[in-house]
Amino acid sequence: MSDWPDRFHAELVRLGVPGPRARRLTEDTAAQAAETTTDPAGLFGPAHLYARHLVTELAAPVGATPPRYASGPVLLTLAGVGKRYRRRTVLSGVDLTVRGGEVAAIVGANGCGKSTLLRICAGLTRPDAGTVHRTRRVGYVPQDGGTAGWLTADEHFALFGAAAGVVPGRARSTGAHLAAKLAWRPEPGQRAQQLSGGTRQKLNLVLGELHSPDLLLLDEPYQGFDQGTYLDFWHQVHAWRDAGRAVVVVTHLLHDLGNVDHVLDLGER
Ligand SMILES: Nc1ncnc2c1ncn2[C@@H]1O[C@H](COP(=O)(O)OP(=O)(O)OP(=O)(O)O)[C@@H](O)[C@H]1O
Repeated sequence: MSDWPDRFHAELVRLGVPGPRARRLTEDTAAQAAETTTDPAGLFGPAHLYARHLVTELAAPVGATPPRYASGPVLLTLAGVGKRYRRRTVLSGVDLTVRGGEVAAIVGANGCGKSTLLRICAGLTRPDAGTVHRTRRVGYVPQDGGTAGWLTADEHFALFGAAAGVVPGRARSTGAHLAAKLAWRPEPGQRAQQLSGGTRQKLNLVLGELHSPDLLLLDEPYQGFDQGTYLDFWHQVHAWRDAGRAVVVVTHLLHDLGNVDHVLDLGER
């Protein structure tokens, strides 16, 4: 597509990347595509999504006014959501609206239904009452992970990338970029089952974000993280938010709440 570079450049500028930097990124991207003799759309996907990805992942300088979306489009709406398991009511009358550029936290006692609600947000569990509207591009990071022990990080990137229509080379390089943001450099040949718990959790996070979703749903995503990685994680969440994405995070850490825009407290069990 011949106007791909123009749309890519325009989106970079719209996201606040200064002109010279945006031009250089556009030229670099065109050169990368030329090297593989693939057109940019085939290699990188839609221009606006790749621009957003670059702004987030490369932390491109954003000029005087940061691209903070005070109130982006609504990406998730829950209205009157309820869920029962057998006779037990776990959730009732839950409302939540999250826009692009916002982070919401779901908090509450153990067993009050936080993970159930996040699965409902992801479309993996059907509610018994109420309505759910979500954007199409969703990334979900489950609490107990979704990795296969016998596969390497690279194989995970290629596999999850393929499921989202991302070519293997691009999925691997995006995976490596995202891993680096969490101070992790996957070792070639090392299987997921050989990773520490915290590093496996990094792999989970990277997989949830690999296809540049608009809405990220994270279920206590930092378990096993050391302090530095925990800070890297919140830095990353804020980068997603500043790129106009929406994030919903289940947490039990009250000091996390200073990092978020909305708190949905599901209370006691
Ligand atoms: N598939 C299921 N079938 C039956 N009961 C379930 C199912 N999934 C969850 N539950 C029950 O629903 C309740 C809420 O579970 P959920 O995992 O959503 O809570 P939570 O708030 O995320 O808990 P925690 O803080 O311990 O992670 C619990 O009592 C759990 O046992």
